[in-house]
Amino acid sequence: MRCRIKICGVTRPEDAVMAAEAGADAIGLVFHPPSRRCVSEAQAARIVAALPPLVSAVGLFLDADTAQVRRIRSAVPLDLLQFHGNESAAFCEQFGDRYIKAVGMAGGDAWAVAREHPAAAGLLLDGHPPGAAGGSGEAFDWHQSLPAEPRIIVAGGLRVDNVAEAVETIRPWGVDCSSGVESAPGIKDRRSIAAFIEEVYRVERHPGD
Ligand SMILES: O=C(O)c1ccccc1NCC(=O)[C@H](O)[C@H](O)COP(=O)(O)O
Repeated sequence: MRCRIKICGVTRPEDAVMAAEAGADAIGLVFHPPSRRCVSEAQAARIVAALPPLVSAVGLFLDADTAQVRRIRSAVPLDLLQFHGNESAAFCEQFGDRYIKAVGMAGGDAWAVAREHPAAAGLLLDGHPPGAAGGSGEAFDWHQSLPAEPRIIVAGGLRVDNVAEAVETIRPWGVDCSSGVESAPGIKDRRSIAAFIEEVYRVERHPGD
């Protein structure tokens, strides 16, 4: 089974197209105003409009209120929502969209979050503390015991030089990378994205190399 790849924290249409052309399955758009990668609704709508078909757009929120999520959903054609804060299952499910629940692995309990969110399409294990913003470049210990879940997405501090170890160790459904493929916060680097995606493909073709 092919490991899916999401490039997160995209702020420009050209970066979304570049990621898609390099082989990304999804891009992430941050709707958390304090983030340096936060996009406006208009900016996000332009990015999604530039995406080729069969590449998903994921909207990220961190303890946003219901009205904010609803407003953005109606302005931007998102395929999935991703919640990074302390959102309950009832909160996440109220929008009727498929969603990914992030788990802050620096102190968070992946089993507890998995139990609390049985309807989540994905569980994104990230390196930050619970309820904190992502995109920090912090990895977690991939060798710790983790829930045996088919919906695991690994994030946090992934780069071209360590993604193979993460994929081989966890065998996740997907990987998510933001700062590891940037030249500056929110500005993606073509070569880094291409090398990162090639490395994921390589480790799947030649595990253990
Ligand atoms: O990227 C942000 O600024 C951000 C802010 C608030 C909530 C989530 C955020 N990003 C989450 C992501 O999905 C990142 O891709 C993920 O944390 C991995 O980031 P990195 O360690 O830089 O690869």
